[in-house]
Amino acid sequence: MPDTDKSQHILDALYATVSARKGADPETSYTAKLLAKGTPKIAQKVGEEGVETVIAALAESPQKVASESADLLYHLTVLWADQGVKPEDVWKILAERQGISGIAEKASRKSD
Ligand SMILES: N=c1c2ncn([C@@H]3O[C@H](COP(=O)(O)OP(=O)(O)OP(=O)(O)O)[C@@H](O)[C@H]3O)c2ncn1[C@@H]1O[C@H](COP(=O)(O)O)[C@@H](O)[C@H]1O
Repeated sequence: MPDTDKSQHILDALYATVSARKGADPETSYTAKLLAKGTPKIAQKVGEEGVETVIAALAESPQKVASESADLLYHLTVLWADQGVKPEDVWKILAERQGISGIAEKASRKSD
């Protein structure tokens, strides 16, 4: 399996877990707590993690960039769950931009 498929699988699995936290107990789940705070807070976290990723690139290390990127991607999946955006919606756009029609069609079928 190509690495891109593996990465997609990890984000798909993370999104499924994050989505399942909607309405869960905020006392036992950071994700449930963040989702309960609503869009402004979730969007703010995405912005903060993006800035932290930039700072890591400009002033820290590749390892820190990787760690901050993981935080950013996690918070992005929380924003997708909040907004009703499915990962397939994003994969489809990326695949179309790359001219990968097979992947775009597969993503389109999954999101129907
Ligand atoms: N991948 C992540 C993940 N990445 C980062 N974080 C959390 O994101 C938070 C970011 O830290 P910050 O210091 O920026 O934020 P904070 O000060 O704790 O909180 P704020 O007041 O700023 O909101 C930390 O609490 C991290 O633990 C994550 N929390 C959960 N997950 C995954 O989400 C899924 C659901 O987990 P629960 O949240 O435990 O339900 C599981 O698969 C987890 O592995």
